[in-house]
Amino acid sequence: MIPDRLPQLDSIAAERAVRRLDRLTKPPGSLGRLERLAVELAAIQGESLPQVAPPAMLVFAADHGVAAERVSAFPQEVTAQMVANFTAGGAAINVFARQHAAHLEVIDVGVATPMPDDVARHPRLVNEKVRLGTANMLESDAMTRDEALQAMAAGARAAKRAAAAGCRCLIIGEMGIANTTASSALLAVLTGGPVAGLVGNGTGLDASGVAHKRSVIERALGARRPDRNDPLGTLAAVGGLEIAAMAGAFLGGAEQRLPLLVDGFIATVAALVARRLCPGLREYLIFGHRSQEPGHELALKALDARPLLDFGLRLGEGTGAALAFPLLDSACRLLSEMATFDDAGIGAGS
Ligand SMILES: Cc1cc2ncn([C@H]3O[C@H](COP(=O)(O)O)[C@@H](O)[C@H]3O)c2cc1C
Ligand SMILES: O=C(O)c1cccnc1
Repeated sequence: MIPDRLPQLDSIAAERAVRRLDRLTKPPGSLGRLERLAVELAAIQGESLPQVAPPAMLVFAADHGVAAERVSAFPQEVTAQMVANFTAGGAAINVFARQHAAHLEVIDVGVATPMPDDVARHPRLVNEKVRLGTANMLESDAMTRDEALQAMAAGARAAKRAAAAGCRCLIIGEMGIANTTASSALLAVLTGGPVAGLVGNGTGLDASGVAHKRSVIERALGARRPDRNDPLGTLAAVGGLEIAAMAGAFLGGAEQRLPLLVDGFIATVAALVARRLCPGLREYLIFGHRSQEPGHELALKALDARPLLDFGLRLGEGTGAALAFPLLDSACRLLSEMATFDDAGIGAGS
């Protein structure tokens, strides 16, 4: 299921986009980073006039056994309660999905708490449960390699459904209480960075809570000893089902030539795992925002990424990526809607 290679970027479409941008009624290069974004989107989609609307918003949900160690300010049950909120349309990501007429799907790859029937059968919720939450990484591997692959496959299926529904880019988000702990553990292993520098307060732990979370991660890494050169084994040992599914959605989306808008800390760590599994992924990734979670800086550095927005968000769900979506849409609209010097009868500069 992990692709050997991804489609090459389309350099001809990119070149055409560059030429068109230079003929539009503005001084060449005057729209700065927006112009580079337009060219990137053309290369990814293989279209000189790329289009990112409508977007798909894919929210992967799962629970974490390590939540039992009280590493989050909120209890595990909140994952299922938020899934209900996503189906009812009341979460922050729902607001942005409506704003951008997005195709929103919530994919349950491992929520542990049972959900009421009306939630479980809701058309917006896709049941891809691999298991009822991961195991506590202090006691055993969070999941098996096979379970990590199953979750990745569920993510790839969601990306393919979005492409088949006519969506032109993916916004990939998550919900899973304690998933900043799993993401921090993954990041520490994959980058070799010290746990102390990358652990944050997640949903709002106080200083002693953060110190405890750090100690839980350090003990888990000591017990599991994941091999940083084995991204799948690391994902299975200390990762999460929704993180694996996001990694699969990134790879599946790239196979469909969809631009991939990466959200905050957790999504970036999932993208890092996916990139380690398939290096060609990097060129499909567009980073929406810089999260307040301190480990995000290191994750972005490992991917050589500069996010579009810096808004002080620390929510997840895909919200930071959704906020950046209008920038991608503007970049596409420039190419397709702006007049050229010839169209407008304006003389180009020398
Ligand atoms: C009501 C609520 C809504 C959320 N939406 C996203 N998260 C975010 O917080 C969680 C990660 O933080 P930690 O590791 O500290 O548990 C994830 O579920 C993430 O998506 C939420 C958290 C809460 C409480
Ligand atoms: O940036 C994120 O993804 C994030 C940060 C804190 C809590 N949940 C998610």
